Amino acid sequence: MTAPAAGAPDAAAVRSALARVLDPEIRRPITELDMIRAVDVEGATAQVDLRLTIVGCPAADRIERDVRAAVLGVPGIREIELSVGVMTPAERETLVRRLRGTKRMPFGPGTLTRVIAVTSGKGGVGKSTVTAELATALAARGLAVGLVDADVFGFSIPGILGIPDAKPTQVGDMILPPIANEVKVISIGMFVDDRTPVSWRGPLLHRTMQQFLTDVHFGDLDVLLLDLPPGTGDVAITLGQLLPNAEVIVVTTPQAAAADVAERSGLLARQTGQTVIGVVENMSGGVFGTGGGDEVARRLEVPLLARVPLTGAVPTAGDVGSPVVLGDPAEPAAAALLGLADAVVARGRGLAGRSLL
Ligand SMILES: Nc1ncnc2c1ncn2[C@@H]1O[C@H](COP(=O)(O)OP(=O)(O)OP(=O)(O)O)[C@@H](O)[C@H]1O
Repeated sequence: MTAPAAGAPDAAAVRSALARVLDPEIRRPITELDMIRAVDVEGATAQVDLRLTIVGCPAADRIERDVRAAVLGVPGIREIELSVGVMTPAERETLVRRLRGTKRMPFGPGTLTRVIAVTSGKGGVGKSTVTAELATALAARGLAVGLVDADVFGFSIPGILGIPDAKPTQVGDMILPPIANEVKVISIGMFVDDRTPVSWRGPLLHRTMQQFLTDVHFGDLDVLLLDLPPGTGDVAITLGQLLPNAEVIVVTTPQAAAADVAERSGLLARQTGQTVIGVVENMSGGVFGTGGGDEVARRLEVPLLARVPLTGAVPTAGDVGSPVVLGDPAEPAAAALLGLADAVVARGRGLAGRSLL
């Protein structure tokens, strides 16, 4: 390499431009991920040696494009010679170890992430919808949000968020969650073929949940939301054990019968040490009337956080994978769900300074 003339671009300038290119899945600068093996500058030409994490990396095109744009944006650089390779297994191993850190269970007691599990007494009350909408609304407020679809019997989250066919990228044994509306999402639905109903029993469910919470690389999150299966089954108990620090939101419909089973889900959460922070009455108004949410909130002695009306906008949004909270904020369900996000954020502020252990 020849010494650059005064004012001419050098490798350091190119590197600092590359430090602004993020890996779209890991969301960290590619320079930090050791994806840049070498940078050289000859006159107005930059030679960059890029190493992708895996062969057939789905984000390869985007990374390449971003690298080219960043390098050509350096004053004085007019050309880029980009060679693209793949990390060796040893390099990948080092990266995975570094990203993971030493923590085995990043979301257990002591975590700085707020963990919020959403539960319901029975299926079909709109729990997955409320969870996906809440995640999207919190991410839209600038929070780093992860969502674990733990509803093993009805994994509907990817569809509601518009990524029905997304698959996580695997780097070594680390799993990178797909991202929808700025929410990092992982679902059992992403690991089974042809959407066969999952009939796993306790131990396998326990291991799967543990793996979701440890092997999925969510990075630093402000909030991790969990969509639990309805009722008081194995997954709820497992997550109660793994995440006694979790806060819990109970979703119910306005009917009295739904209120009974919803209360039971809240009580189970409480038995495992989790904190029930409130109730959401969904599908409020219309044929169902109102009142179930107030009743559950009264029995659990927690606030009613939101009353989400029954509207056509919600199923339509779910079908096209575009949450209502990103549409017209005056639409009644959107307004209620945005209000729910506000209530959740406000409660978080109230917890500032609490002991995290
Ligand atoms: N507020 C609402 N107004 C109208 N339809 C709604 C509302 N909330 C949810 N729905 C619709 O109800 C159906 C069930 O919702 P969802 O899948 O979220 O329920 P769930 O409680 O998660 O069910 P399961 O636990 O069985 O997966 C969906 O078609 C959804 O679009």
